[in-house]
Amino acid sequence: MQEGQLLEVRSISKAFGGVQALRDISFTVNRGEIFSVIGPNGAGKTTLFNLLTGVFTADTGAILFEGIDITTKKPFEIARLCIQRTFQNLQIFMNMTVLENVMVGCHTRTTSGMLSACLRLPKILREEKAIRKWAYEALEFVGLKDVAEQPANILPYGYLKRLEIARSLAANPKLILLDEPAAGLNDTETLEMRSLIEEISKQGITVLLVEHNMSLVMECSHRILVLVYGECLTVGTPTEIQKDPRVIAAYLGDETQ
Ligand SMILES: Nc1ncnc2c1ncn2[C@@H]1O[C@H](COP(=O)(O)OP(=O)(O)OP(=O)(O)O)[C@@H](O)[C@H]1O
Repeated sequence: MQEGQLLEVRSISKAFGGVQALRDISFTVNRGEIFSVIGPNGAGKTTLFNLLTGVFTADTGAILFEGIDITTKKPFEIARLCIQRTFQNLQIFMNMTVLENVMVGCHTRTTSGMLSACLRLPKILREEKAIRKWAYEALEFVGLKDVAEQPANILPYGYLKRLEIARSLAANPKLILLDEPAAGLNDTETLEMRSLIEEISKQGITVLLVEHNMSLVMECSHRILVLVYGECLTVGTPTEIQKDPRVIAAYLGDETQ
């Protein structure tokens, strides 16, 4: 991998039965970049996220993160390497508090096993204190510190989207994969989401973004990968993508009106 690159995807393909969800996809993501993946419904965006996080394994090709081959690694191994994700369908524990939801995300940063937890060894108590601190820091970062002790089920949808991001951030990621963070948000919330994504990037965390809101993508991305029917149409800056007649024909035509 070249210096400055965090992630390298080499010729990956994935099929589900007769459906070729991804075909021969290659790209690199630089450290600190906001790199977006766009494409019509069924283009393969979620499948790509699932390959990067170990939910599925690529049929062919390789995925390298900081030079480490993660192609066949399990989700928990990938999480420990500091890759975190959020989900299109939120994965919030509604019967827990906001803080507890975020604390769940910190387990990849701890080293104690079940035995020391049961025995309440001093190391566990220290780790619990640290987890609480990391969780509060993440909630403060996304603007939810004031509702930390509230049950998650009373939060409006826009807050829940930020809560899920806080949980990923509390795990101290180098790379965060955001799956449609603006879906279901109103205009004001979408603007706030854009600021949050930019703030995450300013912290030095690399962002991989899947998003249908084209304004958001065009305004905050450094580069964009366009997927169409599982194939890579092109990779470029927002300006290049918006001008590319193939992209306009294949995807952006209706969206940019
Ligand atoms: N687990 C699965 N089993 C079978 N087919 C799948 C599976 N996951 C995805 N697919 C198929 O792979 C293709 C790509 O789907 P994927 O969900 O990755 O697209 P997408 O770009 O994320 O779409 P959307 O924007 O609607 O979320 C689709 O044809 C889909 O039906």
